[in-house]
Amino acid sequence: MTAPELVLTPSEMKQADREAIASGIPGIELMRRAGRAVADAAEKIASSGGRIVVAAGPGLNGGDGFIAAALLAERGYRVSLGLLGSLDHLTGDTLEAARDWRGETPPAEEISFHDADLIVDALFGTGLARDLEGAARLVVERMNASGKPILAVDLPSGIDGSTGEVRGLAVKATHTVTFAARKPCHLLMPGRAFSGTVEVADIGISREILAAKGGSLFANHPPLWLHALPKPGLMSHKYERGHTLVASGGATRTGAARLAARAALRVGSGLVTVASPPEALGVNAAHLTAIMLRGCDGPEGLHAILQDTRFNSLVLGPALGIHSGTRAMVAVAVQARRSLVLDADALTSFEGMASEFRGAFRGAPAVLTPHDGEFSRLFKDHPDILDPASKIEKTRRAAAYTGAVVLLKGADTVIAAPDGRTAINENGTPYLATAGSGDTLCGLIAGLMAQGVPAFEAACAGVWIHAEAGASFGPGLIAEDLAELVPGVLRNLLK
Ligand SMILES: NC(=O)C1=CN([C@@H]2O[C@H](COP(=O)(O)OP(=O)(O)OC[C@H]3O[C@@H](n4cnc5c(N)ncnc54)[C@H](OP(=O)(O)O)[C@@H]3O)[C@@H](O)[C@H]2O)[C@@H](O)CC1
Ligand SMILES: Nc1ncnc2c1ncn2[C@@H]1O[C@H](COP(=O)(O)OP(=O)(O)O)[C@@H](O)[C@H]1O
Ligand SMILES: [K+]
Repeated sequence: MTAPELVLTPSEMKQADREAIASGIPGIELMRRAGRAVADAAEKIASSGGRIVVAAGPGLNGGDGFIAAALLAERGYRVSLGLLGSLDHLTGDTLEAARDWRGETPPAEEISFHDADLIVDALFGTGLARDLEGAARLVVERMNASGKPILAVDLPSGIDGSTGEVRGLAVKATHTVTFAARKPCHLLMPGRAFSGTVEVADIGISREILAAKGGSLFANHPPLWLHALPKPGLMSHKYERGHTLVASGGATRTGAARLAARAALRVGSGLVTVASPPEALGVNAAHLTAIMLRGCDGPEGLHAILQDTRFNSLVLGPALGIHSGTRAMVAVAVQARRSLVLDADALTSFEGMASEFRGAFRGAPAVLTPHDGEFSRLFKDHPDILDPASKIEKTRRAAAYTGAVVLLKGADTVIAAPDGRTAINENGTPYLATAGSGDTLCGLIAGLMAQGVPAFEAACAGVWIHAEAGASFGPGLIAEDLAELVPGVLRNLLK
């Protein structure tokens, strides 16, 4: 079985580099391997004998650029290289790499990109320390204006390796070659969009070293959670596949619950029931078939329903209303110790009250699924959670604080467990930004938890399945389509 893909932060990568060096691979050898991987990638883009312009920076990223430039010249390309800063200031492995290069080293701000078949961006990698200014900014502006293919070394210069944010200005690469493992910026927006096609080159740093220095951050793909997905056995009966309960809003706000309920059923929850306020029973009944319906009058009603212990997974929030009644329903659910997905109004009803969640979920697994707005409202009195520039850090802190799995939605959804395990999702499509799409996601996660999938794996699998379903449909997608696309996604996953 394929291992989950490890993603390393720049500081973890630096430690892994050091460990590899300590274990016997000299730094210059790592750099030569990195440079060779860049040259190999360049060869796939630029036709033989073409013109390649390398912009090299003052650090190790620039060193990779020198190695690649020398190799490409040997291989018959017409290569020129511009250096940011002075040759006299190069040190260590970068200085040694620069000795391989036999050509001129004019200032990077003076080289021309207009007749290049390919530009190699080796200005800055994981060592970017501040916003681009002056000469660096000028070079990046001219690269981007050239309209030529750009191959970024490790990551596009100007992108922050850990957050994916643009530091003032960044190279808009068409291709990136990174080393040993992807970094957060290759998956997080906007860095992902600036990276183009990303290739990971093996430079001989073992998975053991990568896992020892990283090991808690992953790309969200099936190898991370496929082992946890249930397959019904020949003798299974529906109660073994769990019973999901979804709370409905009032008479004019019932659709969200039904979307979640349908998704829970499609993802394999053996039974699904919508818990409806009395005044909305008629409208819910008119739209439900395989899904069951129960009257539920507020927190007391929910308490009564949950006396039946077969309801093992709950969705609370979509269209429930922002008020104390919703808070009371959450309290009932928490006390009942069932697997819980809290979304939308169940989060906003706790605006500025995140402390109410602290330690609340010890009795049963919980997943919170905020989008950015809901996240900011819930944690508005917690600058330590809201302020980090990194979406990974924010989500991790929220999970550690609440003790729940936190899933911060968006084009680059991040899922974090209280124990630190974190995944970044990347198979989505902007067509998922449609009304009711988040409700469907809640249902998928609750439906998986109903079948015994642990919270982190259920959240990761739910996000991936949701995104895969959306991407398989494309233009014209509406939330009602999503649950119907789930069987096709599952069929491919479980075959
Ligand atoms: N370690 C290894 O074994 C391996 C590492 N590898 C490679 O190393 C790369 C990381 O190298 P790195 O740590 O030297 O950082 P890097 O990205 O070159 O930048 C630092 C330089 O840029 C400068 N600088 C920063 N920001 C700036 C700004 N805004 N504007 C202007 N200047 C700025 C900064 O100057 P300072 O801040 O000191 O003034 C410093 O001189 C990594 O991405 C990968 O490609 C591979 O070879 C595989 C083996
Ligand atoms: N540009 C995008 N690319 C990929 N997925 C997206 C994008 N925009 C939104 N999504 C996904 O669509 C869903 C929207 O959920 P949410 O904001 O709760 O919407 P709603 O409240 O309308 O259901 C989330 O799963 C989110 O990650
Ligand atoms: K770069």
